[in-house]
Amino acid sequence: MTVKDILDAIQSKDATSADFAALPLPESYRAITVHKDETEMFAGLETRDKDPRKSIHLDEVPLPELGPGEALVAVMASSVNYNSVWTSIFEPLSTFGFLERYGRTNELAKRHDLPYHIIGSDLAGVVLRTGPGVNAWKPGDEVVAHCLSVELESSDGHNDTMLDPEQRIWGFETNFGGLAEVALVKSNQLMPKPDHLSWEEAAAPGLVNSTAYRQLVSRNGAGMKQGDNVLIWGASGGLGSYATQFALAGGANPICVVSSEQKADICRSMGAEAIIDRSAEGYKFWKDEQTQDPKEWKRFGKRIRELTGGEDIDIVFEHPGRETFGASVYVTRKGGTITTCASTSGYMHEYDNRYLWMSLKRIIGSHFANYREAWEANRLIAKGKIHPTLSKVYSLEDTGQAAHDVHRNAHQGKVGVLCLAPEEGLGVRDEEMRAKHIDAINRFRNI
Ligand SMILES: C/C=C/C(=O)SCCNC(=O)CCNC(=O)[C@H](O)C(C)(C)COP(=O)(O)OP(=O)(O)OC[C@H]1O[C@@H](n2cnc3c(N)ncnc32)[C@H](O)[C@@H]1OP(=O)(O)O
Ligand SMILES: NC(=O)C1=CN([C@@H]2O[C@H](COP(=O)(O)OP(=O)(O)OC[C@H]3O[C@@H](n4cnc5c(N)ncnc54)[C@H](OP(=O)(O)O)[C@@H]3O)[C@@H](O)[C@H]2O)C=CC1
Repeated sequence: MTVKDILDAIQSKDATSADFAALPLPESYRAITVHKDETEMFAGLETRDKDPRKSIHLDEVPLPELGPGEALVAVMASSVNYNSVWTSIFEPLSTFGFLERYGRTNELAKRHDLPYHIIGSDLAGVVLRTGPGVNAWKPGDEVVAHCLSVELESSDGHNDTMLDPEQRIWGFETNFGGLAEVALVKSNQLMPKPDHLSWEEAAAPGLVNSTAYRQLVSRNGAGMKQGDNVLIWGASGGLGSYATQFALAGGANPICVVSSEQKADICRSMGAEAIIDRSAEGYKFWKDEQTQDPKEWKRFGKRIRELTGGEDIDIVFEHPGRETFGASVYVTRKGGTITTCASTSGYMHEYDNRYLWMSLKRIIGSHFANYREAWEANRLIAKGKIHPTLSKVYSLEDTGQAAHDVHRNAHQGKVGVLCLAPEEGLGVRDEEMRAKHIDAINRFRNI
């Protein structure tokens, strides 16, 4: 039995759940990996010069054992997330430490502690097998998977699954991720695949859409409301392209920051009107490595006021980190919120705390999304309220190049990867609904 037989069953369209259950599992499959004996390969290089094409490999790997509460999924498509870029450049730390730590927790978790890490935190595909105790899903189900892996053995996570002490991001802090022909997930990561999307379109939103939903919309994040002025950094990027859609769909006013006219056009085509091209306007928030320039914060704030008719920002959607954080705190209105989920440009932030406490602003840390938030975010995709922002699609062989594009900020929206799917455009089950939204679905394609 090979993965080719699995693909044939998926493409036959009339294969039943019993047919999938009867398919023998392959002994091995192709997967994107990084190698433990290469974690020092970029030592001494600047972050920018660490090249994912050198550290990312396509290997034949053995199928992992299936445990209770888990599912093996045939992956038709996946997408590149920035966490895979971090893994591939071994920053801010090597992810093998996460696998070792997980491996020490229990007998079954030892499977994850291997000399290779199969990465990737998104997938769209078909369930092949479920482990003991799984009743909600069966072989043949067409699914997407969110990337929250929790054990839920402690009461700490019972109100909000992100607060579980054993909370991990699948394919980053666990092994057997989605950039592969087969993936191993906990069955409660599974969600229905939106019928009107192809495999690669369905695989694109997952991680970033759920993260943007918690960070901006959920009461666990900023709790955005109608009329809010929302400053969105990287508004046409992975996270930002969903934050912009949530702001528009929720009656808020996105102020989109981008770095080129082309990206400004994409934001306009999504319906945004207030756009700041940070390259054209040349903001320089740091005079040198140690010193920020408050005059530049003020110039940025004035520009925002021009675009909003004199209003300041209710919510900042932060992720660039060190480079922008001082400005983000400054331009937030009295009582406003800065919500942050990352530090792409550096994690040691500096800001003038007088502007935070005197104006009663709040900084909220946000990370991925709990089960419910991930489900709600996927439901909005399935209902055609929020759309994938897929631009370019790569083959599994070219994942290194795809990650390199994202690392160099040479991409738009989301970058997809075909895993088992032999070509783009397959897997659509609801053509009528697709036709209604086709322009929005294709908005980011091939730009
Ligand atoms: C969905 C997508 C998401 C993204 O893309 S996010 C962006 C990409 N991801 C990242 O950049 C990952 C970032 N993660 C990290 O850099 C690290 O992951 C952390 C800095 C968050 C944590 O570092 P660590 O060293 O793993 O954990 P410690 O908590 O510092 O544990 C080390 C030891 O310190 C002890 N400790 C923790 N808190 C305290 C405390 N408050 N007082 C005293 N000790 C403490 C612990 O217990 C442990 O100890 P013991 O080594 O003995 O087990
Ligand atoms: N904690 C969590 O749950 C999550 C965290 N993340 C993290 O968030 C970060 C962004 O992820 P994602 O949106 O997918 O990445 P992308 O690269 O797709 O988009 C980020 C955008 O931010 C803008 N940007 C980058 N650097 C700077 C800077 N120095 N100053 C201002 N703007 C900048 C760029 O847009 P432009 O050039 O147009 O301004 C870029 O396109 C990553 O670090 C990632 O690891 C992502 C998802 C979940």
